[in-house]
Amino acid sequence: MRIGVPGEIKNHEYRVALTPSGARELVDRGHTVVVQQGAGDGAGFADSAYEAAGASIEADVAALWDGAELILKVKEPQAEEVARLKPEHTLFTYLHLAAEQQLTQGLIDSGATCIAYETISAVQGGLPLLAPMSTVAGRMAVQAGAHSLEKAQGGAGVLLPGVPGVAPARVTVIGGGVVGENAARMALGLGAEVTVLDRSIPRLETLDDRYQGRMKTVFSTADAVEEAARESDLIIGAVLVPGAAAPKLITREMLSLMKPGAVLVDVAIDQGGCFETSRPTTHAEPTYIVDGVVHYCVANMPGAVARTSTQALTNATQPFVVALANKGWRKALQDDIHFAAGLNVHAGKVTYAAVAEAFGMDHVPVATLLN
Ligand SMILES: NC(=O)C1=CN([C@@H]2O[C@H](COP(=O)(O)OP(=O)(O)OC[C@H]3O[C@@H](n4cnc5c(N)ncnc54)[C@H](O)[C@@H]3O)[C@@H](O)[C@H]2O)C=CC1
Ligand SMILES: CC(=O)C(=O)O
Ligand SMILES: [Mg+2]
Repeated sequence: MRIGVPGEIKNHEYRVALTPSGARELVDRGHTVVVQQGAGDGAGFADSAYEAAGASIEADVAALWDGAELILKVKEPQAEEVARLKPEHTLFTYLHLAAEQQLTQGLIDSGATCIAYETISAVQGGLPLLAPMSTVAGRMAVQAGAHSLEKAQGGAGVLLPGVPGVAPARVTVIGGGVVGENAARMALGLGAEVTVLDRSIPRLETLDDRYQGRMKTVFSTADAVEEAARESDLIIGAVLVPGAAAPKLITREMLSLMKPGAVLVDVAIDQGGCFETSRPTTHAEPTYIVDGVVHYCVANMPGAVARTSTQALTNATQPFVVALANKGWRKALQDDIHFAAGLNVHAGKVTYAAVAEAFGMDHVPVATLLN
């Protein structure tokens, strides 16, 4: 199969969808891999490393897209990339469609087969292609929050661990999944007082057991969220209903309950955000202030630590990329129902229920396409 790897064009996105080692795995199986010139630079992978792995380098972006059957990316296609998609393409990348109707319509209109990393499931549960980036973003969320709490960033001027004689900051994490656990773990490590809210009791049990009571676990209700708003210095939004738009848990009104200079880090922003006042920001301008509360809502947090993130992401995507290349999308999805859960759009139809539901669109179940 002819596989194309374009350079990422989203603001400060330095990751790349394939490492030279990944390219070698594909080339060794008889596939053709074409990487855009300089695509790996931000993650520390030079063109020469891809060439040594048997890939070729293409400077002309249009030629790369036109010549490829399978396009591997990291972030959701930007408008100029959507315009390059054709019905013959299989696109494999993060999509987060429930947060973006225009993108969803663009993919429908393209006629392409679009498989999202973030909705692929696993036998043991969880989202194996979201998890590595959620681990990164969860760990980064505390760094971002700590920085945003500095006075010069508009924050309250609070140091997370406090100092002897001064109490540590209160950090609340809403959603105790992969992002949430990693954020809570980092905040604990820095000496903050940490509370995790989740509506899954088994999840709260796991966290309680794993951290032996060092973080508080609280069942997530409207009351619990309001109390968190009143008492926290830093709140990290980390909820997910797979494939669906994030529920708005902190309303604009609730900002008035918060301490002046408190910080909201909305990691769930790629699914639309879990705070009403969240809007996507970029690494170039990561924060803004509403009613005295600092908001950090970067939708591609892992892009800033591109070396670590690229390796972690491609470790997870590699078996799926090999299956797509070896078998083509239809057979690869027929052979693996968990992989089939990644199909979001095919030939002008939405194939993921939560995305169709978000926009009141018709939904064609994946199974009907695979028989
Ligand atoms: N901004 C960025 O750069 C990145 C964002 N993300 C996003 O972070 C979000 C979280 O991802 P994961 O941790 O991997 O998901 P996950 O599925 O591991 O965890 C989500 C948790 O939220 C809980 N939850 C759902 N509704 C809730 C509610 N109303 N109240 C409290 N808890 C609730 C679930 O029970 C679950 O434990 C996703 O939207 C993901 O796309 C992930 C990586 C990077
Ligand atoms: C998951 C995601 O959106 C990211 O890694 O950028
Ligand atoms: Mg997005």
